[in-house]
Amino acid sequence: MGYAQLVIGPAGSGKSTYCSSLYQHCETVGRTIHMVNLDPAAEHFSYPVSTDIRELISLDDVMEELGMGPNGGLIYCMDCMEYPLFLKKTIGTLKTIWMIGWMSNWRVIWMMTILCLIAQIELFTHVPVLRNFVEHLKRKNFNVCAVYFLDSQFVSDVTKYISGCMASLSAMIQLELPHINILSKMDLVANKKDVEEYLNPEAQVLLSQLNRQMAPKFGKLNKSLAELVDDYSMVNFIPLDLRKESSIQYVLSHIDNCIQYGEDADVKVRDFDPED
Ligand SMILES: Nc1nc2c(ncn2[C@@H]2O[C@H](COP(=O)(O)OP(=O)(O)OP(=O)(O)O)[C@@H](O)[C@H]2O)c(=O)[nH]1
Ligand SMILES: [Mg+2]
Repeated sequence: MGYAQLVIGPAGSGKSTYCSSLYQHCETVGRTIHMVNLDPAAEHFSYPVSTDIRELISLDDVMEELGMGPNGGLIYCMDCMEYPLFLKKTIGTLKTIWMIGWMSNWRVIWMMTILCLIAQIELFTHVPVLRNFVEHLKRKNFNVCAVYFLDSQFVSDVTKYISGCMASLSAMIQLELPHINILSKMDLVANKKDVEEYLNPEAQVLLSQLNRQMAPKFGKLNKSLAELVDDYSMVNFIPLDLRKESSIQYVLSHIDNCIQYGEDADVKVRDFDPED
């Protein structure tokens, strides 16, 4: 069994920074974690990357050789994720790392992988490539969850918050994965109270705020949107303040819970206990 989190979210929402902080956190607490880069446009990493889509294709090459622009180019690159070669290599690398970890320390039998950094919204909302990739991982016995990032600066304004929620919802529906929403960059929020009401929003509060900000002709639409957010009660956010180890640990414990990380621990430790 393998475990993976798929880090997605709008551009600049803090995905790379989160990956780097999480990697450091796991190093500190002695937990095995591997990073897989799925971003063909990525430039540099502050952590070691186990598998990198850029070894197969990079955005620069596509733009240069096929004359594509950055957006179409990115979609073209992502199609490569469906190439059997990349799937085989990623899964193969993950399984190999897992086996090595398993053999070198029979008590360390789980691993966590971070599949990171898809920014462009089309890639996780209406292009099936990511979904197909995830389906493949699942077939190979990976428990996967989506970790969706939204910049806390968004929630200063209810209209931006709603658009962030809609993007998260469409990823949730498209990927059909256990889903965790993170409100990033909490260190930049001066007044935490302003944000708190958005962590677990009430439909009525959202509706009255939307109606206050928008012209009356949007009343019906606002009502439907607020109800939609309410109906999908999964749309709630966990705040993340990267300055605090406890905050990273809190987010990680939610993710662990979501993918049942380590729940098979007892059985396996007993299975391989030398005294048996
Ligand atoms: N203050 C603060 N800044 C942050 C935090 N996380 C990210 N940033 C900053 O926000 C900017 C974008 O962060 P990234 O981690 O590159 O965001 P990203 O989602 O990976 O961006 P793309 O890969 O371009 O989609 C950078 O300037 C970061 O330094 C945070 O927790 N606090
Ligand atoms: Mg990034």
